[in-house]
This record gives sequence, C-alpha cells and structure tokens, in this order.
Amino acid sequence: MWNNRRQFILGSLLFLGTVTFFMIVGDLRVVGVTSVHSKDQSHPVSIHDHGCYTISNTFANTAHSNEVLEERSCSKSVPNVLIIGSKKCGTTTLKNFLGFHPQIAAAETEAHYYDTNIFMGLDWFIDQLPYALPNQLVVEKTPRYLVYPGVQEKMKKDLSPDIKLIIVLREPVTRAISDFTHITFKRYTSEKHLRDKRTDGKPSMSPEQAALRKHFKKIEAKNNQRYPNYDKMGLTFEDSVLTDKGDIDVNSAIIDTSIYVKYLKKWLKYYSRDQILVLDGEQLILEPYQIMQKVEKFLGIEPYFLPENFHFNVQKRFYCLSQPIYACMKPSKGRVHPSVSDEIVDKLKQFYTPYNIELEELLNQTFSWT
Ligand SMILES: Nc1ncnc2c1ncn2[C@@H]1O[C@H](COP(=O)(O)OS(=O)(=O)O)[C@@H](OP(=O)(O)O)[C@H]1O
Repeated sequence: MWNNRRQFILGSLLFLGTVTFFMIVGDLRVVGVTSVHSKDQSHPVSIHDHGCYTISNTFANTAHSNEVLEERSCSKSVPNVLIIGSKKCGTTTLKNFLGFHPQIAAAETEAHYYDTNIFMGLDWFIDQLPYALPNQLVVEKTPRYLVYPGVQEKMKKDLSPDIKLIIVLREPVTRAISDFTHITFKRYTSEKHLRDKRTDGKPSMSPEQAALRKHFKKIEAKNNQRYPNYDKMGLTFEDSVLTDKGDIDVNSAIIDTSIYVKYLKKWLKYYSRDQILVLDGEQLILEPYQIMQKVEKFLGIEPYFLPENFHFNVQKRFYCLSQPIYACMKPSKGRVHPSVSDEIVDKLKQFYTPYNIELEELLNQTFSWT
C-alpha cells in the first residue's frame, strides 16, 4: 500500500516535472530566443528566430504576429544596404549568410524595384522588405541593379546619400558560363516559372499602376535593345558568346555583364569609393568567413561570424552554414557548368584582361582571379 502511494507520488512529480519542462521550452520558442532543430537528422528542419521574423534552413522568412512585431518595436523602412551585383557572382549566398547577423534584416527575395518594378511605387518597395528591429540594418539584393540603365538616378532620389553598396565580382569567364547555364536552365523551366508566378498572385494593381507598368515595360524593352543578341542565345555557350565569324559578341548580355569596369565607372560617378564594398566572388566560395568579416567591418556592425559558423559540404562542393542553424544554398546555386573548350576560355580570358586591369586600377584593389 505504502509502496503504491510512494510510486504514485513519484510518478506524479515526474509527470509534473516533464510538463513544466515542455512548457518552459515551449515558452522560449514562443518568445523566440532560440533556434529549433528537428531530431530527424535525415530531414533536419531548423528555424532561427531573427527578431521580427524567423529564418528557416531554406532561407525562407516568416514574419512574426502583429503582437510580437509591436512588442519588439519592429518596423519597415527603405534599405540601408543594397547588394547590387553582379549576377551569378554569389550575391544570394552573401545575402543569405549575412542575413543571420543579429544586426541585419535581409529581404528574402529580389525586389527588382529600381529596374523593372519602379512603377509599383516606393511604398510597395518598402513593403517587400522585412520588418527590422530598431538596431538592424535593412538589406536588399537585386544583382541587375549593377548593369541596368538609370538605376543610380532613381536610387539617389529615394535613398539616403550614405547608402552602403556591396558588389561581388567573380572571374568574368566563369561568371559568363554560369550566366549561360542559368539562362538555359530558366529557358527550359520558364513555363512552370510563369505559372507559379501567376498562381502565387503578384500584388493586384490599381489602374494607375497598370498604366505605369505599360509605360515602364516599353522603357525596359528599349533598354534591352542594348543587347540585340540577348534573345538569340544559342544552344551552346560558344554559340551564345561568339558571332558567326567566330569573334567575341560584345552585343551579348552574357559577355557585357562581365565587363565590370564599365559599370563600376558609372556607379563611382554617383557614389563615393568608400561607400562601395567590392568583394571577390572566388574568395566568397573558398573563404566565406573572411568575406563576412570584411562585410561586418564595412557596415560597422559587431563581429558575429566565426569560422565555426561555416563548414564545407562535400556533396554540395560549397560552404554551408553550421550556426546558428544548418543551411546550404538551394540546388540552383552551385550548378554543374557545361564544359567549354580551352581555346574559347583562353580567347575570352584575353578579351577580359585589359578590362580587369582597368578595374583593379579604378578600384585600387586586386582580385584573386586576375
Ligand atoms: N556557398 C555557396 N553555395 C552555393 N553557391 C555559391 C556559394 N558561394 C558562392 N556560390 C556561387 O553563387 C553563384 C550564384 O550566384 P548568385 O547568387 O549571384 O546568382 S543570381 O544572380 O542571384 O542568380 C553560384 O554559381 P553557379 O556555380 O554557376 O551555380 C555559385 O558558384
């Protein structure tokens, strides 16, 4: 009898203790002070609370409830930092890794405001950006800003003159091959891409916005005439970057986008050298920690990233995040490139050499890939 009662009391205490433990852990999750990891290591799902929203291990952001946003004084504003290019140089990786810094609130997707979506208005742009804590800098990245005509004038009108700009530059021929791979991939998946976009439901437009959209679409079509051969992209890389005579086709967007100095010269007419950080894309691949340190210094934020935040993933062949949660870039980053003959690669490298030299002189900076 006594034994039974003792067992009952012990059992009850154990039960109450277990319930209390789970309530505390549950509470911690609600106020979001910790990262949550699934026990199933084959499909680990991790969620990191980043103040005004959570970030998952697919780098998806989910905003907190209105009560939490209010409680934590979250607000939206124009960006303080823009990652403006260059396409296929590692801009997504940089933005995704940086997005875990406690003093950064990074937009999940590219807003394309200063190139194609300007007709939506500044309030729309701000709405695309994440809620931020009072001590967080808001970061947006659209790599097309670097090369798109007229972006600087539009940015000057809206944004602080002290805006910080970040540019990642990869070896130009590798960038061009990556661009070709990306465009080819999109070409074969574009129908799905369009369908998804439609069902996702773009924000509905007022008649005024629709009229403006038409107007800006016309301007965009004109801008794209910069690259008369853009749409004539061939089935192979060679077809896409060479003319019928076998010369390098400077009218190809793939070739043009890798002439970095041409665009940097323009940006430096609008913004001072010390507000533009130019990063080495090859170093980002090999030494992400060193790159994150440079970014922290440039932005004047606390040192947060340590070598332990990253690990090399042998299957992915790239660095991934280990902390605060385990996260690798999606399969669309780090694609296998088509093989290109040494002859074409050498020809292109020779083509880019004078531009690379000019770039280093202009920026007073050297790159591992020159
Ligand atoms: N850690 C890590 N993981 C995966 N991929 C990495 C990483 N660091 C840099 N990269 C390189 O980023 C390239 C894609 O660049 P972007 O993100 O700028 O592309 S995009 O313009 O936004 O489409 C992508 O190009 P591809 O290799 O051609 O796919 C990668 O080489």
